[in-house]
Amino acid sequence: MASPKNKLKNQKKDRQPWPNEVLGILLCGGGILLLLSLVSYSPADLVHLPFIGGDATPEAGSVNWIGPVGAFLGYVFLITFGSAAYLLPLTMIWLGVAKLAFDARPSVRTWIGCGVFVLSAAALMGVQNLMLQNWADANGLIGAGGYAGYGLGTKCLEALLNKPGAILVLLCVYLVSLILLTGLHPVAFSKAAYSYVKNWIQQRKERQLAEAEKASARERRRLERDNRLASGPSPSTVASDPKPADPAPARKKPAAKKAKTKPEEIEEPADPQAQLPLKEVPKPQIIDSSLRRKPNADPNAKPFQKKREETVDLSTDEYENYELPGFDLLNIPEHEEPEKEADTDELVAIQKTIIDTLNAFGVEVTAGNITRGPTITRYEVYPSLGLRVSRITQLEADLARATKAESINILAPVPGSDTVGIEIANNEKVAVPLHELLSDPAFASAKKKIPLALGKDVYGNTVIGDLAAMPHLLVAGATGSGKSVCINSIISSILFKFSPNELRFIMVDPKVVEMQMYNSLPHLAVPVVTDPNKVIAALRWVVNEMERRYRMFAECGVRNFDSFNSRELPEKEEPEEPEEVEGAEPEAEEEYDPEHIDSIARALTDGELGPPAMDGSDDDDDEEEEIPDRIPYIVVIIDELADLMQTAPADMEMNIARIAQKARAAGIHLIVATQTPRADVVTGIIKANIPSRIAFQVSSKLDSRVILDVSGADKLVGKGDMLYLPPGSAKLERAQGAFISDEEVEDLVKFCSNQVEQVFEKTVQESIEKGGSGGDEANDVSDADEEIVQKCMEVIRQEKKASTSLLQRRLRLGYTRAARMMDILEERGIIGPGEGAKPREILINVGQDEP
Ligand SMILES: Nc1ncnc2c1ncn2[C@@H]1O[C@H](COP(=O)(O)OP(=O)(O)OP(=O)(O)O)[C@@H](O)[C@H]1O
Repeated sequence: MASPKNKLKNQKKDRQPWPNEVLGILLCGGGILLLLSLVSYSPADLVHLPFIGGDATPEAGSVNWIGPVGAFLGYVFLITFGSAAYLLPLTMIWLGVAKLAFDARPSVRTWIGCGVFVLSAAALMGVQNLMLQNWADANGLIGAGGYAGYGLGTKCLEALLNKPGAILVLLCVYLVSLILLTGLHPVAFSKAAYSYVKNWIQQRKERQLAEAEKASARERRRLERDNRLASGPSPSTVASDPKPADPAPARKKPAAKKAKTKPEEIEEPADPQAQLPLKEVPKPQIIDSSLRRKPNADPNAKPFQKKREETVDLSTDEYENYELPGFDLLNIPEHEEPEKEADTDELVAIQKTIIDTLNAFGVEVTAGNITRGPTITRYEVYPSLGLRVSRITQLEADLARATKAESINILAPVPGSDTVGIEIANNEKVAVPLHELLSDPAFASAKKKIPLALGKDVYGNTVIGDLAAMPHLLVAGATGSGKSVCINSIISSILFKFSPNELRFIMVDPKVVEMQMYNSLPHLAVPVVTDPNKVIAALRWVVNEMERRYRMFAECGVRNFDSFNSRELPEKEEPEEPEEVEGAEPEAEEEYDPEHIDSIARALTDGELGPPAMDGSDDDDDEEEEIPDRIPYIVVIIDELADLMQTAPADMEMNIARIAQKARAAGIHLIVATQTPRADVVTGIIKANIPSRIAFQVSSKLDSRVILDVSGADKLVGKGDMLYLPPGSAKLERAQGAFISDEEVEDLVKFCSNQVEQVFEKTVQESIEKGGSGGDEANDVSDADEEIVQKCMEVIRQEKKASTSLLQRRLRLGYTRAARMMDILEERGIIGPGEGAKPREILINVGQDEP
């Protein structure tokens, strides 16, 4: 139970303070009343005042404006404070106005300042004898400061400090009390007042000047017009102004007449500078970029025409009659229903809601452009001067509530602009068909070596990537967010440009179902790899191929894939056509550095950059390698990295990193997809080596950070809404991914596969079969490796422990080679299986020889 003391306290707390307005009105009213009483005070009224023993005859009228009460108040305050009594009503009015106008709540200090202000003024007036002495005598006062001034000033301070000392002290006290009362600092106040006056004078001068200029411009134009009218239209005016070109001279006259009769009305807008607002904000526009572009007029057209025949080494077939696919394979409706245009009223209403909501939270913004994209609409706003954009970001949840948005994202600011963008998901989303992107000139541009049709951004611009520039791509997003459609669009984009002798795929699909439709594609170097155990072998083959290509580059004295394919071929019996490849970029400016290429080739062979050749086809140095005329691009597509990372994380990571680091120049590119963007799947090493990323909708900020290093993908709306991080850029592009249906993909694959037989690469298949069997790798150890195995055993004997890092250190091996030695030793039963970071158990007697 609450004690009586607490109750009292609570009651006190519950008591509402007087509203500020009430106190303000009382203070102002009281102050004015007192001021009027003092101003109209006359000692003659005293004889009629009953309070002080006067004769209160009703017929005796009071001089005081506030009547007998006013006369009495005037008498009391004047006799007490003398002339300082006038400060009392002025102070009350000041405090009242402060309460009413600024909702001020004076502190104790202010009230003390108020008292000291009046008393010190009274004392000052009491001490001095230069002013108001006659006035005091006429009003029957003891002095100009009343009794307070006489007591405090004359009797106390003057007696102690003499007149000058007392005046000095009182002046100081007076000024201090003025600061306490008004909160204004005299020095600052004087400075502010000075600068205000100076500005005012300056502005006045400028206004006058502008007026004068305006008047003279008006006069000049009037004269010009008069001259023109007098001499008829000059040829130059006719040329520059379309209106005078009007051949009807009869219509010119009334216009001229009008101009003469009301010159000001017509001339006003002629001087736009005079009407400029303080901060110019462009007129808001509504842009609807969600509308589809018209399909290509000719359905038989092709994004790319066939290049000249080339011989390549990865296939035995010449693909002479191979035709590139055309638009007819894509489902382009002949008569599309007219699309619904954006409801501008609705868009403007949403923008108004946004601005009103922000204003309600004290965030002043002005309306900017509205851009409706395929999936989202971006409402731009201009923050007022001095507003921190982070204040808008903080109100994200409130904006989402106010606009009832399914998903909201705030770009503060919109990159490259001075606006803040509020992106809200559209109720109706518009798909971006792949054919629309393929018919864009950016897709067919020769600048893009491996163009990928990715999507369309909010402004309706196509987003076309170049895999050759990327050079590797990570695609991640939650299940159902649009990854498979994106991969299908990417593969289809490639199929529209490349024949099987120009580009080969290695497809890895541990989920088995995702890439089955590509199984008959002639571009496949091997059938789609679905067994996770075989994937490592496939990747090792890619590494070996890369190594082989670098050796060939070194031998031919070229720098990279493009210069190899466009090099002068050694003379053959039949005269060759000119060497240029249509659409290929000239690489003349790239300088060949033989040492660099040699060093990469050497490092690859030595295993410093990864595992050495596994399949017999590549490790025989003495065997003379046949150098092909041309080599194809190799695109490795891994759908669902997570499954593979579970099987052999270290090997996967190492092989992906190795390919990613060095494969670009060899024309080998990686596309890795995952629906599990966890840090243990998309590891730091993988991310560091795959700079281009596409993120679809994910469930958390954390997932978004794993993919893009920033949040944002968690706010996407799914079904192809994506964030694209282009190569060499830190700027994310939001886009709606291209859409291609499964039927379209099937038609495309059928078109390609009907033309030519599939020819798989034997070497890849062999390598995969070997790797997949997981069998006796140890038996395949080359002589050179066997020598290292022996050295490793020697080290293990000496150190009496076995670990990869020990072998790396003692024998100066690369990580992968040391790890492979450990695998061989484990398979031979020399060491036990790995247990995390612990050294392996040694299963043989280290004092003895190998069993
Ligand atoms: N670019 C797009 N435009 C329009 N709709 C799309 C787009 N991408 C995906 N969708 C829609 O989303 C559905 C799911 O897409 P998709 O199969 O690509 O998802 P996913 O991320 O691959 O899922 P999972 O990992 O489960 O295979 C599609 O069936 C399609 O209806």
